[in-house]
Amino acid sequence: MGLIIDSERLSRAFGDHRAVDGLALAIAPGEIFGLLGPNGAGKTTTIRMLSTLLPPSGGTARVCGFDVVRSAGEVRRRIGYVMQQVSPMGYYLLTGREKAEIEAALYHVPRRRLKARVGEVLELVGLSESADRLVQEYSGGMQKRLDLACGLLHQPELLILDEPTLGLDVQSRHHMWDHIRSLCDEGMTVLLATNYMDEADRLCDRLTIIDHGRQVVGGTPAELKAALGVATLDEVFLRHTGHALREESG
Ligand SMILES: Nc1ncnc2c1ncn2[C@@H]1O[C@H](COP(=O)(O)OP(=O)(O)OP(=O)(O)O)[C@@H](O)[C@H]1O
Repeated sequence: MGLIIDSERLSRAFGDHRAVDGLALAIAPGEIFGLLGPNGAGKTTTIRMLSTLLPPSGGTARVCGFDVVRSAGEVRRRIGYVMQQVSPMGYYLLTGREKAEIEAALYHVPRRRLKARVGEVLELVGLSESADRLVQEYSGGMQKRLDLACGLLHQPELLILDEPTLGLDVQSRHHMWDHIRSLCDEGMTVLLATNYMDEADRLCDRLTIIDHGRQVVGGTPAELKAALGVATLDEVFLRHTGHALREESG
């Protein structure tokens, strides 16, 4: 089977600023692949290009076998994108189930399958019992799980997660990790952008660290730690993004 994400020299400039500069990604089916980098490194810009929301200004990317520019519709049908920010305010007046039903219609889940599919994804993320409560009564962790469920409605081949545990407490983060891991056990591919190194260490099969839009290093968490002889991905990250040097010299 081919690669799920395959990019060459993928780039995006905003004016003179190169937000993403020559990214080469090769992500295989069933992998959890981490995109790591300091604030402003280019993670969200990369994700927006891969999910067809932003055209690249250079290079190419194929997602699920389709070019993100020439075959954007084919790509969109095959991916789920769970964005960083919490759900828009309007949704708070709906129940979790109602929100998922609206999203299912937007994702073109067939009408006759819609209610059953909504039930399935809510079950998958452990929200069946809270499905008929208002979203505004959900905790932050429940809202993130509802967002995850909505990203799964159309059974995507690739799930793109931007900071899926931002702002969650330890217990909710562990729950979310379990859900993500179980999706991959069933063959889904996940692209995960995160600022949490412990999250990347636990979840990612492989990862790449980007800084100023460029890849600085890539590999499995174990390889990256072993190469530097350090115990944590935090140390790997700080060394490769140069922040440790600045701290030492300052
Ligand atoms: N629409 C835009 N117009 C101009 N500059 C932009 C635009 N979007 C992003 N940028 C710039 O591109 C760079 C990369 O931003 P991006 O949001 O991709 O970073 P990030 O790695 O996702 O950061 P964070 O961890 O803070 O979410 C930043 O310098 C940002 O200011």
